[in-house]
Order: sequence, then C-alpha cells, then structure tokens
Amino acid sequence: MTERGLLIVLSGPSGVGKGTVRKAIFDSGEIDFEYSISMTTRQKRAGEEDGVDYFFRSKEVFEQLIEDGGLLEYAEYVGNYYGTPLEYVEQTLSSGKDVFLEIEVNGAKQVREKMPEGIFIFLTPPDIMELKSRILNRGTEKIALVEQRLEKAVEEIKMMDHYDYAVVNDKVENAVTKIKHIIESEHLKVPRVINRYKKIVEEM
Ligand SMILES: Nc1ncnc2c1ncn2[C@@H]1O[C@H](COP(=O)(O)OP(=O)(O)OP(=O)(O)O)[C@@H](O)[C@H]1O
Ligand SMILES: Nc1nc2c(ncn2[C@@H]2O[C@H](COP(=O)(O)O)[C@@H](O)[C@H]2O)c(=O)[nH]1
Repeated sequence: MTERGLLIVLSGPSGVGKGTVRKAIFDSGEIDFEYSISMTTRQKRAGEEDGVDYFFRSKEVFEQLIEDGGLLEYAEYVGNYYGTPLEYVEQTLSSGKDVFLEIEVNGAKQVREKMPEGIFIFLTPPDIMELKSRILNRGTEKIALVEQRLEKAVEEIKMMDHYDYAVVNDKVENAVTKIKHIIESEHLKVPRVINRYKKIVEEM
C-alpha cells in the first residue's frame, strides 16, 4: 500500500508572505509537494489566472459546493468565500504525494479537526507595520481593504497557539530554510520511517 502523503498547512495573515515563501520552497527543488489551488468568490487581481492562482467561482457555485460536501474547509474572509476542494487533497495524499495548503486561520482550524495528522505552520510578520507595508507595496488592495485585512491580522496572530510551528518571515530565505527543516523532520518521524521500511521489506 502506498504511504499517504503529508499534509502541510501554512497559515498566517494576508500579506505576510505565504505565497512568496511557498514558491521559494518549491523552486529550491529540494522539497516535493503539490500545491492545492483554492476556490474563491473574490475578483481576480491583475495578473491572476483561473486554475493557477485560484479557481474563481460565483457565490452560487461556491455555496453549492459547500452543500455538496465538496470542500475540506472554507471560510468567509473580508466579504468573500475561500475554500479547499476536498477531492484533489484526498486523491493526492492517497497517491503518496505531500499536499501544501495556504489558508487563513478559520479554515486551518477545520482542517485540524478533520486531518489532525497534518503539520500546521503559522507564518508571522516581524511586526504589524511591516505587514502593512507589505500589503501596501503589493498594491493589490484599496486602502480601506488594507485596513480590514490588518484588523483581521491582529485576530489571526492571536490564534498562533493552535499551530505546531511558528516561523517569523523576516527574510524570505530564513523562513524558507526553517519550513524546509520542519517538513524534512516530519518525514523522519519514526511512524513514517517504519511505514517506509515495511513497504521495502514487503517488496523484497
Ligand atoms: N520576507 C519578506 N520581506 C519583504 N517583503 C516580503 C517578504 N515576504 C513577502 N514579501 C512581499 O510581501 C508581499 C505579500 O506577499 P505574499 O503575496 O506572498 O503574501 P501572502 O501571505 O501570500 O498574502 P495573501 O494571503 O493575501 O495571498 C509581496 O509583495 C511579497 O513580495
Ligand atoms: N480558509 C481558506 N483561506 C484561504 C484559502 N485560500 C486562500 N486563503 C486565504 O485568504 C486570505 C485572503 O487571500 P487573498 O488571495 O485574497 O489575499 C489569505 O489569508 C489566504 O491565505 C482557502 O482555500 N481557504
């Protein structure tokens, strides 16, 4: 039987750098995982592509998927829905590949309840002013929305103690190194290693 992949959940306030760090880990080529593309009802930003950055769907389609049980988790975040399609996550983990989720805290809490074997990492900014300047510099949100996201951020940072690991994203390379170590260590945990040996012995 194929060993189930590892579920890696990266949370943290909007603008902290989750996407930047995840892409840098992937581009390093040292850690293999599949990124779970989320679904959202928010408007596409300039440069974003459907099926790459998100599955951009209407509120009606999203609500139907909730009703059909098609989401592993979902949350409403500053006026829009965001959620993780269940089938992709389940199939990919079953095929033995690691899956990486990049989601906000309420969604992560739901995943913790359903898949407690996952690793839950909280990415935090060095301070709130740095977070504000990252969101502003990204230039994707109007000022009123930046303020709303910052208010959310304060609440989200208070939920850090629900996570297994906390990583400060001061410099991208520091956060990348730490998260790579976390993932590598999880793969070295005894139950996983025993499983791997079992498979080798069975194939002998
Ligand atoms: N360590 C860092 N130092 C300075 N700037 C950073 C750092 N990490 C990310 N950034 C910048 O901060 C901005 C936000 O990063 P990014 O979009 O990756 O955040 P995010 O957490 O994925 O946001 P969201 O949750 O809203 O999608 C980007 O402009 C990115 O280049
Ligand atoms: N609970 C979930 N949160 C998600 C998901 N995909 C993204 N997100 C988070 O939403 C906010 C806002 O994202 P943005 O793209 O509008 O800046 C941010 O914290 C994302 O991480 C998801 O599937 N579920």
